Amino acid sequence: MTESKARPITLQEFDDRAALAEALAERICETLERAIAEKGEAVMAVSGGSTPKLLFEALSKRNPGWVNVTVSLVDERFVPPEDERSNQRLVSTYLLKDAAAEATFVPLYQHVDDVDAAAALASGKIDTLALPFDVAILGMGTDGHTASFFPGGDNLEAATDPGERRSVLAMHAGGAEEPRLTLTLPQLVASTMLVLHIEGGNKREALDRAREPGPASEMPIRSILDAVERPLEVYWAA
Ligand SMILES: O=C1O[C@H](COP(=O)(O)O)[C@@H](O)[C@H](O)[C@H]1O
Repeated sequence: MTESKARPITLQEFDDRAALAEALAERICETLERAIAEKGEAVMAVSGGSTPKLLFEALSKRNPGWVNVTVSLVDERFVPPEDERSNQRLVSTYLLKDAAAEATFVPLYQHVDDVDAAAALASGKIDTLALPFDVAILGMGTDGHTASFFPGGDNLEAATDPGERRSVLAMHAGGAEEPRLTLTLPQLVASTMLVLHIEGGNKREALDRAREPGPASEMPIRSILDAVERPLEVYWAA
């Protein structure tokens, strides 16, 4: 008999997505406040896509001391900030308002034609921050992609290499609508607070599949589950 050992997680479950947003916003703010008390500033990387809107609204209404917080993204679509698919646009619209308008935003998107050149520029900017990230919030697609670690991505091996030294890489993948910019695995797993925020039954099923044995290239969230020192913290709402 083959023993199958699921990749470990800790799971915070919510019936209600608004309740998840409030609870996670509270946790994030406590972590940011602690970082500010210890070193005078805090750095946070957030995901894009559709899931984080309520979380961003909940965060923007709290004030952990936003003036001392730098916000960036775990990944970006290589489209200008005005584009509807821009993760930067999502953050500007839903997070960087009210009290949170005082935070500093460091974009991954760069105004150059070539995504590899943009990745090199973004990497340099991330490297000037007070790393490691105090908070990094991941999302996940039902294909098991997280950040822009996409199955079949042309730079997936480098981006998920625990020894990768660059902070940001470009990624092209069939499952992504446009070229991407992504933080690399070492930056993400070094974060003091690393959380996977997912919603809906289909994502819970995808996570359950990802936890089973299988290659990280097929479900890249596995590269995170395998690299973290403690079980990955998952916040899930139905
Ligand atoms: O393309 C992306 O997708 C994932 C998941 O997005 P969602 O719309 O299913 O919440 C997201 O985490 C990532 O930041 C984004 O670029």
